[in-house]
Amino acid sequence: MDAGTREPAAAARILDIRKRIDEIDQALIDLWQERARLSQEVGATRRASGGTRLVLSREREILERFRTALGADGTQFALLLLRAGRGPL
Ligand SMILES: C=C(O[C@@H]1C=C(C(=O)O)C=C[C@H]1O)C(=O)O
Repeated sequence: MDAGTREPAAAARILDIRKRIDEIDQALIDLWQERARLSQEVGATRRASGGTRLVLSREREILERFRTALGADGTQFALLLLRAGRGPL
């Protein structure tokens, strides 16, 4: 695998770090999929009981939580998370 350097100690360290990055990426993928499934279940349950498709006050809370923790990128990330759960508007 290309570590991007010919220096053996640096290459070994980079490959080591990449193992953890790959684990984190897999956890993110799993969590993303779990969240989307749960969000879809909430939406289906609410619609089946005559409720609304979305609850914008709840979405605002989520957007604010991500913005507070991560700044502007957090807002973008939260928008993608919300879209994955309820589809495009
Ligand atoms: C999942 C829900 O339904 C929708 C999806 C949300 C989400 O993905 O977090 C939040 C609010 C709702 O618009 C919910 O109300 O909790």
